[in-house]
Amino acid sequence: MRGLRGRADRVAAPVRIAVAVRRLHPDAVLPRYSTDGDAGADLTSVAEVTLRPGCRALVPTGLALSLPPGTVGLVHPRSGLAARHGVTVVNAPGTVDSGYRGEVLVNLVNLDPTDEFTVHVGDRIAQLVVQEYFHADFSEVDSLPGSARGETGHGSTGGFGAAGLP
Ligand SMILES: O=c1ccn([C@H]2C[C@H](O)[C@@H](COP(=O)(O)OP(=O)(O)OP(=O)(O)O)O2)c(=O)[nH]1
Repeated sequence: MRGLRGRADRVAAPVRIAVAVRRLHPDAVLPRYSTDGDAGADLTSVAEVTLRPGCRALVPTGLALSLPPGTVGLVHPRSGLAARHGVTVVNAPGTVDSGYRGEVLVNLVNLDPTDEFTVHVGDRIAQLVVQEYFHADFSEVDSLPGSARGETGHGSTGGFGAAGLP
């Protein structure tokens, strides 16, 4: 808990951490925050890829990273691409493990029902959010502590039809 309180103390500015980046392709662009307040650093394509409606592709960034132990890179969609073209990340958010040394790939899908979409070299296709994470020590128990929510979920607080759900 001490660590969590420490984080609350430093909300005014993001913590800066060094991340080594290897360029695997001459057109690769290092991840970049567009403005100071951005959580995600833009990831850029090194390939031209055309996505037909409903199709997906692993789009290369030409970059390999060494994220510090205890951190993870999460590959999030760009809202502009999603809103304007229906193009998003299939496995959002993609997980780039700190131990991963391969090329960061973005699994883009074109959800537009009619229009194809072409990614060009240098296009910003996704954003990488670097976060800390915990490792849980999972231990089996016979019963769990009580909570306000209990076992309810899947729309139990209302707002959507619950037909067919427990
Ligand atoms: O959007 C993504 C998601 C993952 N990766 C890379 C980094 C990550 O560390 C590795 C494995 O990802 P993940 O653990 O999600 O894949 P998996 O399907 O569980 O494969 P594995 O069995 O290799 O863990 O693939 C990417 O380049 N982009």
